[in-house]
Amino acid sequence: MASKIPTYDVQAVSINILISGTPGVGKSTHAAELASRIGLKYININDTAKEGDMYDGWDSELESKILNEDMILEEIGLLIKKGGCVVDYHSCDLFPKSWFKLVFVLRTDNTVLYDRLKERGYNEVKMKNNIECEIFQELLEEAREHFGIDSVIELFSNYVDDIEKNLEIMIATIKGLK
Ligand SMILES: Nc1ncnc2c1ncn2[C@@H]1O[C@H](COP(=O)(O)OP(=O)(O)O)[C@@H](O)[C@H]1O
Repeated sequence: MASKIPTYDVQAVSINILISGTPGVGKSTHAAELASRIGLKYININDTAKEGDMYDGWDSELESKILNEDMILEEIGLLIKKGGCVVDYHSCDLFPKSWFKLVFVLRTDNTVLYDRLKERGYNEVKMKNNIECEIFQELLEEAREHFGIDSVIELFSNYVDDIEKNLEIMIATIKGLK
């Protein structure tokens, strides 16, 4: 059966796109699929850090490694210069403003997010911090402040059906910007 998924001229997407949002909202799910559908290079910052051991220490409260941001920026800077990247990271103000013309911030209702993070085995502190981050829409505000309100699009990622709808909006927006 022929695929219903539209294909696009992959050469044409030269801008870089950031997908941000609290851990668990669906950044990786959306970013990987977006990249494969329109031929973007998918860059997951946490994976990049892991592969290159780009850390500055250990946060014992959050039970997570602290990223060496300079190393990360140097590592992906060349790819960003070439264009056509979709970057997946929860925060955004470490990136130079000029890198991204378009930022999607995914949002998830607290109860749904709670279940997703619990399934990941997050400890109580990490859980509380992330749920509060989502309640106070900290990452949406950070993105709007850093990149400007016109560059930031908020999308909801609660249900499986949202993924397809969001991807359609993302692709239409990218095509509109080219
Ligand atoms: N819109 C959605 N509806 C249902 N489940 C989702 C949705 N988005 C993500 N998920 C699921 O939630 C979990 C976290 O998604 P993930 O993409 O890893 O989030 P993030 O990259 O933001 O941490 C995964 O198990 C994923 O399958």
